[in-house]
Amino acid sequence: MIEVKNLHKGFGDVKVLKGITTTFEAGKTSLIIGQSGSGKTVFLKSLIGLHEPEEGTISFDGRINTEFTIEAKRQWRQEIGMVFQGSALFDSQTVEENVMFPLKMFTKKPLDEMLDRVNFVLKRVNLEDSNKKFPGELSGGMQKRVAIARAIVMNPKYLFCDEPNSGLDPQTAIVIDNLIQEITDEYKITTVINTHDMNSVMEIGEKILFLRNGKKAWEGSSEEIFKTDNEAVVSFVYSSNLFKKVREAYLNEKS
Ligand SMILES: Nc1ncnc2c1ncn2[C@@H]1O[C@H](COP(=O)(O)OP(=O)(O)OP(=O)(O)O)[C@@H](O)[C@H]1O
Repeated sequence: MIEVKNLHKGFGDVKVLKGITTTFEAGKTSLIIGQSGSGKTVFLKSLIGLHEPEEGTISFDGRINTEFTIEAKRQWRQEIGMVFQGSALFDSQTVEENVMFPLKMFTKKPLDEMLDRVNFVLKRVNLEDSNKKFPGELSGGMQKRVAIARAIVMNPKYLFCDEPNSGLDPQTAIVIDNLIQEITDEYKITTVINTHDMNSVMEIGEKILFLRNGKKAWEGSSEEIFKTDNEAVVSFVYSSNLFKKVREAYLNEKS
């Protein structure tokens, strides 16, 4: 579980995060949503330790990240998996080499053990026949699956995804969303995703945190987001006619 308490972060005179308090549970897929500039990226970067809080704390299963010793920080880094926007694979390395990279970097396992683990995670993301391919030979959705395999190869406790659906068609985006949710549930990972994709909100939002001007404006589940009267959420999430209709249909069905 990740617990965020009264998180403040700014740059010079610009205050970006203004006292965010929330929790992300293990085995659940949590989504951060909000308009451009609302602070989602700064928030995610704060969670992974790229920004130090000006005020407040972030704790990982009871361990506050700014109080880590060098050794504890090294350990914690190994517990984190990241799926970056655009996949961020190494183009000149094969799929197998890309996925093996964290194992080579952080462990001293023998090559055959590393290979077993790489094959296991590639199978988990349904990519068992692509070891020797290069990223350029794969579709966007397959590249995302490689990125997910690489993110989970170290068996992380925490998984952070920045816009995992960017550049994907809606059907492939749903496949990727479902894969992330299944893996999160299966391995009891605490997963936090930055997204603009309202389909993801409806499909996999076990917890949704809505940021507005650097503050938590609302939080709840995808079920609750249909019912909320919070004006800011309604005008943001239901700005498209399609989602407005989905919401109306949901509310009619429930009444
Ligand atoms: N390193 C930085 N230095 C100064 N200002 C920054 C820095 N990083 C972010 N900001 C500012 O913080 C605010 C929030 O930015 P952030 O990137 O977190 O928004 P976002 O919600 O992720 O937007 P988007 O959805 O467009 O990615 C913006 O006004 C941005 O200019």
